[in-house]
Amino acid sequence: MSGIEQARKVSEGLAYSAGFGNEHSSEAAPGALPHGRNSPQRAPLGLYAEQLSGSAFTEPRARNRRSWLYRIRPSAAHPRFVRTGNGALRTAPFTETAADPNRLRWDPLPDPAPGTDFLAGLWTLGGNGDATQRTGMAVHLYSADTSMTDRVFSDSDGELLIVPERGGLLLRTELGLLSASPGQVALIPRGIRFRVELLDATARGYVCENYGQPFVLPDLGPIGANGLANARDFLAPVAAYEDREEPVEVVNKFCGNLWSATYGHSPLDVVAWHGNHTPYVYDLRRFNVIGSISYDHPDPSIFTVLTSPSDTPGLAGVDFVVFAPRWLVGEDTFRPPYFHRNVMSEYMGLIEGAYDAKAGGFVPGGGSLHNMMSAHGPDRETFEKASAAELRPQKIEDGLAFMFETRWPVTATAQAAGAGHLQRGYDDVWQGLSRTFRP
Ligand SMILES: O=C(O)Cc1cc(O)ccc1O
Ligand SMILES: [Fe+2]
Repeated sequence: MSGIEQARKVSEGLAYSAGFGNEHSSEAAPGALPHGRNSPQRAPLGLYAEQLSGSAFTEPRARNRRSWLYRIRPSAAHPRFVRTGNGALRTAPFTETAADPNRLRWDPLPDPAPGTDFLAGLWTLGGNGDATQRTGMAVHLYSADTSMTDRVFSDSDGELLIVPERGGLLLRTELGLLSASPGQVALIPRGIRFRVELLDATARGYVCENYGQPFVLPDLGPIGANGLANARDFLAPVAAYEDREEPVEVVNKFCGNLWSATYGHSPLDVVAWHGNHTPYVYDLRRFNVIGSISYDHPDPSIFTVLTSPSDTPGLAGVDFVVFAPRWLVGEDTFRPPYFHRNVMSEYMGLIEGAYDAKAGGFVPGGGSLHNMMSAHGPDRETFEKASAAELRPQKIEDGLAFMFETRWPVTATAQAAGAGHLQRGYDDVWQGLSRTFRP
């Protein structure tokens, strides 16, 4: 069986534990999980007990995150980390270019060099904040054709929201296995080690690295107790461990640099765990899309899947927003996204199909950046069509787009600002919007 076939077989049989923010618990060997206490004098089955904190010990209960891991070896037993190349990964603060008020759009990343795995295939587009201050975010893309086999990755700088666009991924994490294919997203918390195996010959997608407060489900306010992304559709892994006594490279992203250490065993050796600092996979097709059933186009905050709050209520470090299939029924309404200038900065990507504000040029795997206050909205063709359209109920079916919307401008990396796949002439999509004023 090829590696891909093996990974697919594994991904088809996966079990999960449902519910965003739950206190999950699981054991891959009977009796491995202690009961009644977290840290018995001797943990069951000769395992080592270890706490992994995702929040300060003292944060309010509603925000407190930690998991207890019961593992073959304690994480502390590792050799020294040494600096290794950062490849095309960059980290906040982003200072390589001047933040750009222009509207920018990119085609997909070029194909990877043969032998590129997920980690080597990460390419940073830009971001904001400061990883050492735990504020802001980065937008990365990835393009890979090879599974990680004898190495694992962990990101001390932030959590990773992985948005596959092409090719499925099998994520082998310390807490167990998840599979994420296009249309699904995976969330890997800060500090959790994982390996990415490919379920298809190539893999491509987007990553939001969130340096700030961990993503949570948005409050629903008057929407009520249900709707948008429902908590029970977020799936955490169940414990699954590797008992591998062979060299495994652990690559740790720490304050912007990659550091490597070769362990004599796999650190994915957690036999049981419990807690709420856990990865999730979520199927965007489960999103309960809420919109106007009378008139006007609602602001896209109504499509928020996950939000990373800041200290100011309602002002997110980053929101993850999805434009999923939905009905448009607004009467006397310009139905596509309106022309606008937004104090927030918007990076958009496309998972499949088309996006209702753009007739062309915004393609799956590509992306656009509309920074703070930059004027954008429907391109000319979309505007003309939608202004003349007959307003019957209309289903937007063919497309899955998303947005990382952040309170701070996104500064591009030098590689993104100078990329061959940066579209020159993006401004032209708004040219020719003719004068129709008739006083
Ligand atoms: O710019 C975009 O396409 C994103 C967006 C969508 C929408 O429906 C309303 C506002 C907005 O910024
Ligand atoms: Fe916008």
